[in-house]
Amino acid sequence: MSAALIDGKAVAASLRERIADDVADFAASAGRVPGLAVVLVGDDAASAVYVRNKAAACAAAGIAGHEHRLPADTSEEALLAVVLGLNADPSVDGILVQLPLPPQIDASRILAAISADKDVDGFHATNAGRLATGLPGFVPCTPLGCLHLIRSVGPDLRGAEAVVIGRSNIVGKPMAALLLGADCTVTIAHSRTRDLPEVARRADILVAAVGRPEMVRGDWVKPGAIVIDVGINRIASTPGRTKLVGDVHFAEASAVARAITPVPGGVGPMTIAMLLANTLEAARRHAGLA
Ligand SMILES: Nc1nc(=O)c2c([nH]1)NC[C@@H]1CN(c3ccc(C(=O)N[C@@H](CCC(=O)O)C(=O)O)cc3)C=[N+]21
Ligand SMILES: [Mg+2]
Repeated sequence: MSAALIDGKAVAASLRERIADDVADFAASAGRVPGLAVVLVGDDAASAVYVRNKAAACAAAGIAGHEHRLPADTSEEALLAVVLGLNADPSVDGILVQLPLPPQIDASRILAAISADKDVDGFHATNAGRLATGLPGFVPCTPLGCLHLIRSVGPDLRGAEAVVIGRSNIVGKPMAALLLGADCTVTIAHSRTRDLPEVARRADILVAAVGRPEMVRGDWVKPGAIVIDVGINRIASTPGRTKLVGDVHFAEASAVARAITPVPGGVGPMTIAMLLANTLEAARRHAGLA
């Protein structure tokens, strides 16, 4: 391996310490702590783990976590009522409705109902539009965390060739908008892109967010590139066991790249750190301290 390891866990830990300090300063000025409501519908095991991690991270940062667990058969109207209640609750600065939602619920209707000024996930169309047009708003946590990691190894992004593989509203599109905002030349590639390896090989900064285990091979990576792996795929390893791998074939890519994020310990911990940062920012705005 020749690439430097981008230690997302360590970067996230130091960010979280700074956020905890800033939360304490906020509480001293505002006379209250920031509040984050996390809504989980159903009992998907992986979602339950993320929600627990978010609750622990809030507690460590001094943010009040309000957890709402609803049964898997919750109706869209009932979930909507919960969201509207949180919109109206002044102790709640940020609202996160854990995705995916069960099939009887139209996720886009729920996301549209979250007050844009409490949308710390940055999934509301108003915040997506603000990001697309360069206005201040909430930026989705995963791409925001990726940008931090990229800047930690390559602070000057002007004119760099960036290729984002994946076009989701949650990662690919906002990631491209952030890189464009940093003056990169940005390509969004996806499952219909012709000759994906060739396109990927152009990248000085390669972000993989497709959800396909180890799809990006070593010969897709330009020598010296920065590689950011957003994928979190649980695959079978030795009989009866599973392991987490990214969307990048780590062993191959790390022989070619200049710097690369691991899975786990790369982008995932940054997502949670950015959620705390967005929640603090929401609280500052609500308190008139932004
Ligand atoms: N409304 C909403 N907002 C989200 O931000 C959201 C969501 N729904 N649904 C699910 C995905 C997934 N997600 C992760 C957050 C942290 C890790 C994380 O910390 N991962 C660790 C550990 C992974 C593990 O051990 O399972 C790591 O990569 O090192 C992973 C995944 C947030 N999501
Ligand atoms: Mg201080």
